[in-house]
Amino acid sequence: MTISIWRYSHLTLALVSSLFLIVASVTGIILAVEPISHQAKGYAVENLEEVSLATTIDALKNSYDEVLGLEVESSGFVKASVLTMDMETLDVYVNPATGEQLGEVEERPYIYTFATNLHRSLFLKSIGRFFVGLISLLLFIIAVTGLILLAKRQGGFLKLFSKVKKDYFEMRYHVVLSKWFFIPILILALTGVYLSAEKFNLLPNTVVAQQQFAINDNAEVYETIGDIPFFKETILAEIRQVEFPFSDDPEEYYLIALQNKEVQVNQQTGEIVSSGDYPFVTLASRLSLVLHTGEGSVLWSIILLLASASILFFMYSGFVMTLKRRKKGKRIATMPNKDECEFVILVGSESGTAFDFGQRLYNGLTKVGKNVYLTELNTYTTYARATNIIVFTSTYGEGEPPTNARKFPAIFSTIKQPNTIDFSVIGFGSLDYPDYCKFAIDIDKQIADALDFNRQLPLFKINKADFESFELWMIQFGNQVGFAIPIERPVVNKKKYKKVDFEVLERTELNIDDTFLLKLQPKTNIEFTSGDLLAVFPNGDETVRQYSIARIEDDILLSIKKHELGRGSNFLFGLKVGETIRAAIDSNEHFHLPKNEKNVILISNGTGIAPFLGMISKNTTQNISLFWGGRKKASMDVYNSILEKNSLNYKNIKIFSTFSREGEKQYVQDVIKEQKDLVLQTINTGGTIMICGSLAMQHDVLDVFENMLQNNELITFDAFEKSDQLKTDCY
Ligand SMILES: Cc1cc2nc3c(=O)[nH]c(=O)nc-3n(C[C@H](O)[C@H](O)[C@H](O)COP(=O)(O)O)c2cc1C
Repeated sequence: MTISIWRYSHLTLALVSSLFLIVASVTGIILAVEPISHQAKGYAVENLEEVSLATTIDALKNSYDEVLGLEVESSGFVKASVLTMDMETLDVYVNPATGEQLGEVEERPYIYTFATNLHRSLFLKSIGRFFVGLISLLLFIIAVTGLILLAKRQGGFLKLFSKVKKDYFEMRYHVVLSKWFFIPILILALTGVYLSAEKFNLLPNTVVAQQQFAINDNAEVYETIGDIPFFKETILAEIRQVEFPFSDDPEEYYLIALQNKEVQVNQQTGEIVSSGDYPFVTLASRLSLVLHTGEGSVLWSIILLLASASILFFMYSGFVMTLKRRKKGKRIATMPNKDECEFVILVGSESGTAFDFGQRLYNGLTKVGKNVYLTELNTYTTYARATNIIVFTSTYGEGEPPTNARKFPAIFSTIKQPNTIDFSVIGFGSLDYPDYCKFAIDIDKQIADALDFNRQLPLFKINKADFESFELWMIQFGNQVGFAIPIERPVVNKKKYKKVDFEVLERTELNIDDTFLLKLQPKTNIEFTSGDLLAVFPNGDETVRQYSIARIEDDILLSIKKHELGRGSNFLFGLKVGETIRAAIDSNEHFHLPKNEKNVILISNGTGIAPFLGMISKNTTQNISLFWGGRKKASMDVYNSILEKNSLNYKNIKIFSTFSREGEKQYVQDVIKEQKDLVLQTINTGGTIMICGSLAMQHDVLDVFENMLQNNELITFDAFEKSDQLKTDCY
């Protein structure tokens, strides 16, 4: 079944039952506190296995005028109903070995009685009980559909407990908490249904059938209870309740409820007069009650408390997730006639990301006066005037299509377009999943194999909705169609930065590539390392530009390319030595030099070398090979003092530089190809590869790695790309 059927069932049931679930969860939290505070009184008897019933009866009879009954609670407390010298009945907790009173049984606090009534019946008697039972059943179904969604998200039931993919707070903790609390919630729901069914007499009869035994007239009569074998041999751990005989008359028996049966015992001979086993339903009811209330176990009560609280969080986070999904999936109100449009955008999107990107392309093309038709992949049909079809689709599960694309592969082969059409496919996915953009790959192949289609661009994959990658594709697409397409950037929530003062220590002149170095010294004691980012605010407002940091001793070195209209680069280039600026460190942990890795390869082009200048200046003993690509030899001059100092002084640091406009005219990926052995050895021994610079360079380098690893036995390219061995920070 498709993911959205599970999602809609999960969501609809949650919505229908939400009010009741809120009441049940809040009262559940309150009620879970009761067993915890009860246990905290500290009357629990540790050694119930070592105290015989005879000892307790004896001790109670010696301590009180009359004893009416005895109960061993699942909390381990022993409660006795006694008659005091003033002829008053009193319920007390006792030490079963000595009869000593530990405390009086107090009246149940009103808050718990109130919460119990609300929790069980919403103060609506039978109707309320019915609703509560129904809501428990819905909670059970919500938990099961949630589990199926969780399994789909994690890539199968076997991977339920594997690491949770990173996402926004509500989504991430909806998943994390559902992993932790799925079982307790399922138990709460099932026992809730069971207890309601019991109240409505929907379960089989639970009367204990007593079997009477023949009375042995010759049975030995004992003087004291302590001599009677039955009472000597029965330990308190086996007992639930004891009703004492009213008088010494041998016809009056002890009525004893054991864990699994009820017996009547002669008070003088200890003979069992009758016995009846509890039916299975009674035992199941008792277990349900204990599991549902947490009675007798502090640990289980805490788990139930957290599980009830987690239901409230699930409702909140589920609501936020739905809102986000809806917001992303807002449809375009008026769509032109499909047969009048030259551009057709086909979208396969489950949670709105691919749709959002498709809509941006739609808006951009419409803005430049093109007739554009946007629709779901499932509604694919003929388009009389179409010259371009662009497919935006995500992937789910194990390469499954999103719901609104699932019919496409079958429909596609049945439709013949009136004209030959250029096509491009963009896949939306996440590298956290094994089948990265699999559905887009399949569609791309299917369309490419069709006779009435011409490939316009190779399949383009976008990881985690990365907008910069999309912009890169837009440039290529603009080149193909021959005009620029304005694309609106999504609004991103602004981050709060902790700004501090930095003094300008040094600024070089521009080199032949308009690149310069800027050395800054923090005026306060702050933590930072190479690979972190410096957030600069060139307009004096919250508009931010970020630059990769090299930490050289205690200073920050930035390598910046000055763009003619670049606000950030012009602002920084305009700074004078001795001047102070306010900026902030933006920690970029995923791009720090790993401390314990023996072999590291650093790959960069242009100003992407910045963090690596700091990494090689750390006096590390790690084997570091730095690859750098620039335009000309002179491009490297600004970095030479740092590069030479380290490569000449330290044998463990090797530098490979390459120039695209001079000498052999090579790009950095060409030198990497030449150093295949070094690269393979580093990858195969678990070493780290870090890439910093342009995205285009990153793609070319990854293509080289993909080739190199084709027949590699130790690690495949796919596994390497997803592993922590590869760290990238490209733009
Ligand atoms: C349950 C679930 C399963 C996913 N499975 C895959 C997958 O197998 N391959 C993949 O590349 N991405 C997978 N993703 C990531 C989505 O494809 C990615 O987030 C995409 O941007 C969503 O686009 P949409 O909102 O348009 O559906 C999965 C995401 C979720 C929530």
